[in-house]
Amino acid sequence: MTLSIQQVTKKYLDFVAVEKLSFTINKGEIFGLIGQNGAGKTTTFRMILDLQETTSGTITWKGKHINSINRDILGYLPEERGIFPKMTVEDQLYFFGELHGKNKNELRPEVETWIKRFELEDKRRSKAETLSKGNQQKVQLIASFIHQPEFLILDEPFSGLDPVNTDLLKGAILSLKDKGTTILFSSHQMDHVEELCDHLCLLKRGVSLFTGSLIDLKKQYGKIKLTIRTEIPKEELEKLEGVNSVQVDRNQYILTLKNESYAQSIFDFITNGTYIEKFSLDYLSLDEIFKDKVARVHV
Ligand SMILES: Nc1ncnc2c1ncn2[C@@H]1O[C@H](COP(=O)(O)OP(=O)(O)OP(=O)(O)O)[C@@H](O)[C@H]1O
Repeated sequence: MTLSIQQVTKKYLDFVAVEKLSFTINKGEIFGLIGQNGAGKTTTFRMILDLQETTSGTITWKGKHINSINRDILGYLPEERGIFPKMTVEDQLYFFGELHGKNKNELRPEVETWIKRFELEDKRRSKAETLSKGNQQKVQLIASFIHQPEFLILDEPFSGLDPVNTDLLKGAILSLKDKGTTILFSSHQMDHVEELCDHLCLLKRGVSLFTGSLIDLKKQYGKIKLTIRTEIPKEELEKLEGVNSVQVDRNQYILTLKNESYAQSIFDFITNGTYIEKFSLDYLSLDEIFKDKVARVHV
């Protein structure tokens, strides 16, 4: 394992912002930290980056205490956005790269690649202050990994990006992973986490509700989301054995089952020997699981 967080607690006077948090991240893995506002995500990032002390617990990188490692292996996109307003896009990227010990020649191919990939070619000589908010964020994002860090922490990287730029960022994260970069990011947008993460941690008021792989989290609930298209009225579906709730979603119904085993009898009843247009059984989405866990688990 590359990053290891063991029993980490952070207190601000009597207030516990993070409580006995433990997780590990392997090399080249994308790990998502999810939680509502104030759950403790930024505090966790800041402790990993040694910008804030832990109250107790240990954080290690490849077995060494995090405060003893070379800072140049780290990249960080902080929650507070900010770049140098008077500096051009290009100068900015070289500046941040040099700050992490790289020289211009080493940086040039990276700067060129990322300026192209993030569609900033016509802005390369523009001062940052003249850029739109989304473009400024793209510059800050590139700046966070221009020095090719081994470990990249992105605090809410998707916030404020339009769908096209969101896709560019997803592509960037995946290609950094392919090159072996270990990535930890937070997001309120569950679909992004679902698409990108290998493992994740759900935080509620500083306490982990789940830590592990996305598929293991989904398996805790099983395939209980049944989408069907039928003429049968809602009231009748609600009465079926094993059905917890029925929602109408445009021209189809979404049934939540008590567990996966009821699907066969519901299928037999609804189809009654004939075909129906739609019957699909799925895992709950991460968004649905997150809302359920946060509502049900009291910490
Ligand atoms: N310096 C501080 N002093 C006291 N309390 C703090 C301090 N910094 C953070 N907190 C509290 O710790 C808790 C966790 O904050 P944190 O910023 O880590 O949450 P977050 O999950 O990143 O939230 P968001 O999604 O809103 O960014 C919050 O209740 C916050 O008010």
